Amino acid sequence: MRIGIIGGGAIGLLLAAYLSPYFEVTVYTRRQEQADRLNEQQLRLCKQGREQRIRVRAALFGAEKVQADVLFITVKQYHLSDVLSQLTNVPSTTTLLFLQNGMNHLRLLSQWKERNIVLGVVEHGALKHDDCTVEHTGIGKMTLSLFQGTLGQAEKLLDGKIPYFPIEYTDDWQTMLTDKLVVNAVINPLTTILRIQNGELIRIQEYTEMMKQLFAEVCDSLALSNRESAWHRIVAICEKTAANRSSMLSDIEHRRKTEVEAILGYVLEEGKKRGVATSLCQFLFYAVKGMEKHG
Ligand SMILES: NC(=O)C1=CN([C@@H]2O[C@H](COP(=O)(O)OP(=O)(O)OC[C@H]3O[C@@H](n4cnc5c(N)ncnc54)[C@H](OP(=O)(O)O)[C@@H]3O)[C@@H](O)[C@H]2O)C=CC1
Ligand SMILES: CC(C)(CO)C(=O)C(=O)O
Repeated sequence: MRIGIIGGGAIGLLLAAYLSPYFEVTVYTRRQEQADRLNEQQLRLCKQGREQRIRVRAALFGAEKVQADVLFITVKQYHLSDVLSQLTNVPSTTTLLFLQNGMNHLRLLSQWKERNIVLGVVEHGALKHDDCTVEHTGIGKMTLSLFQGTLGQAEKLLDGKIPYFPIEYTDDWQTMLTDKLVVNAVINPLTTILRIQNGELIRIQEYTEMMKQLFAEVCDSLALSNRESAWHRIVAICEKTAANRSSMLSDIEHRRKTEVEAILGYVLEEGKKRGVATSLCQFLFYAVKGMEKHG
């Protein structure tokens, strides 16, 4: 099976590292320089203090026709519209697979009615060190769910043969994305404004209280039904990723734009639709947007 991966970031490189031994993988990068380095120097995967070199093919996105049975799109939410505008020539048999955090991509995808679209949630920790090096900082899983059309050849990803990289399937993409959204809406902005690792949210009681208040508001905005299990999931993730910096904090620390619009921005809109007061989410939204500008 031919796999294309658009975006040579943390998640794109992690996927390339684990899928390349089993499938024919091409990474489509935004910069020619990254494609050249990947082709010349190979991809380095760091895991538990060991380093492995993996041969992958890379090409500048847009410079050649994308020939893939399954095409992963691993760019950040705010780069999606650019990428989607360049996907019109991709064959209709190609399954498009989106792995973004947050919810804003769903609106963009509604314009792609005729395509086979799969959504995914990644629960691995991945850190990109340079254009050719990715560290697998936390072994989790990737869950896929059919959004529209058929799975096509993406079915072949589900046979569980890749060590350290389990891939599961669920029929319910709405619950899958909402569960992840709640986690990101609570952990990411708090760790960002407090500039702390995820584990501090459950180690320091006052931070846990802040988390509980924000969690309650997020649940009301999204009209979440199973709150107890959602809370346990957040606590479990704080424990499991205790030493990690959330992606939002890491974006701020590296002076990058965050995905706060697709995460808290979405929660704010849902709250507005339901007439729910969202003062905490609004406060945090402004704080993170301000930090983006402050640099
Ligand atoms: N990192 C993690 O542990 C997790 C991330 N996610 C989600 O996965 C998504 C990707 O995250 P992550 O990999 O961390 O993000 P990164 O910022 O590390 O990577 C995004 C990549 O997309 C590339 N890109 C942007 N525009 C284009 C374009 N037009 N054509 C080709 N490539 C492009 C960027 O290129 P360039 O380098 O040139 O800027 C960059 O390499 C996000 O939505 C995130 O929320 C989900 C779970 C965990
Ligand atoms: C699960 C969590 C909070 C792990 O850091 C994450 O997805 C992120 O940082 O974006």
